[in-house]
Amino acid sequence: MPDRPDLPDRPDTGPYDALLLLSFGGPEGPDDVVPFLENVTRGRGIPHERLKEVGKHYFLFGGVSPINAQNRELLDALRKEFADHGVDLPIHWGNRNWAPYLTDALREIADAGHRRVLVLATSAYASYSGCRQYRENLAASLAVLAEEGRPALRVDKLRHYFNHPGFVEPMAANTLAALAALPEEVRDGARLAFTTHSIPTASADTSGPVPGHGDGGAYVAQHLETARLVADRVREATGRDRDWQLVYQSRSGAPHIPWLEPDICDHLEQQHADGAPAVVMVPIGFVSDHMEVKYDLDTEAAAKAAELGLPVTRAATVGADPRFAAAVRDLVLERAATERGAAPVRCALGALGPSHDVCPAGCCPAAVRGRQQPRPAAAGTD
Ligand SMILES: CC1=C(CCC(=O)O)c2cc3nc(cc4[nH]c(cc5[nH]c(cc1n2)c(C)c5CCC(=O)O)c(CCC(=O)O)c4C)C(CCC(=O)O)=C3C
Ligand SMILES: [Fe+2]
Repeated sequence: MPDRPDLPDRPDTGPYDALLLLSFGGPEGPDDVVPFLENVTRGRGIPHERLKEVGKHYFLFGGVSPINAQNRELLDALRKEFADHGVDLPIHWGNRNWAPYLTDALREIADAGHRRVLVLATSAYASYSGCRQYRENLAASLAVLAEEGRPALRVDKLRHYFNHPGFVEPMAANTLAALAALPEEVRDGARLAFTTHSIPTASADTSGPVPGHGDGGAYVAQHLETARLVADRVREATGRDRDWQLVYQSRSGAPHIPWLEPDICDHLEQQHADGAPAVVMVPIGFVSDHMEVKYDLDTEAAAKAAELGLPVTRAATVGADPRFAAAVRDLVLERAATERGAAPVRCALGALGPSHDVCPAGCCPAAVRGRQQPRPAAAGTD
């Protein structure tokens, strides 16, 4: 993230009195795996076979997902970044699917006397899973607190940061490092495969604000933008124009439902057949090197590449990179200033511009599941 000399030291974070890191959560031991998967898939119609298969991925790593440790590192980096710049805002942490749970985090926040909370979700893009589902989780947890008679919290969510320089620049640096890790003779011709979580095409098409709904929706448009921004930086740094493509991973759900394609493994086969000397996998869809990265890319896709004899490396995600921590500080101060009625600088690279602060009505709807009523969502217009 570029220096922001315009950001004051000891800055005003009002009206907010807490930041909440909101994430997915993951198992921390073998006994956690099945209950974790039950939490993730409750009411989502994922085939039993797929669940057994995904359970195996976790057991291959001792039943431990790296995601919670990575979020603890991110918390440390954020607290250091805030302390170094006089940002006096406590940071709490809660997850959708595993301890520490979101409801407990919100209880902690309320009991500490905080009332206005800003939320950082560990997803940089618009989608039901990465945005509205977290807003639904917030609404459900706030309802529990209200039932318990706790004072009301007001919750806002930080805007999508896929095109923030503090997300793009470390991703580009990590891509250059992954290129450098390839054997020298294949480096110059290596292609870039930007990867993200596949989602049903019906969810992608309706992702983002309603007027932007279209083929692939905001989900695909935002990922293409991040991919292009990273590819531009890699071209500038290496002086070589190389082929790149956005591809998908971690598909679940029933086979007859269309999900975003191509899958990374099919893409590697295609690249090999096409004569690509090497491929760098760049997981722009994720904020840390959690299980979807460690298994789906480093284990499954890496095995496919080995079978093909195709050299591959994988770029690290932003994780707890200080540039990403600085981006969060920037986004927090920006939003606080906006809420106070100021017009702060809103950092964004590329052509899409800074994303909306408040999700408009109809943004990233849940897939229609029978006659089910839409679930209440917090931190947005509906
Ligand atoms: C867009 C998106 C992100 C990125 C944005 C964000 O980060 O939020 C993401 C992240 C993650 N997904 C994760 C794990 C899982 N996702 C599943 C299932 C699903 N993901 C979906 C989408 C996404 N998922 C969807 C549409 C489903 C189908 C069921 C449903 O509609 O909900 C399942 C069920 C089994 C299966 O894989 O089929 C698991 C275990 C973990 C934790 C990894 C760890 O433990 O380290 C993380 C960070
Ligand atoms: Fe997922």
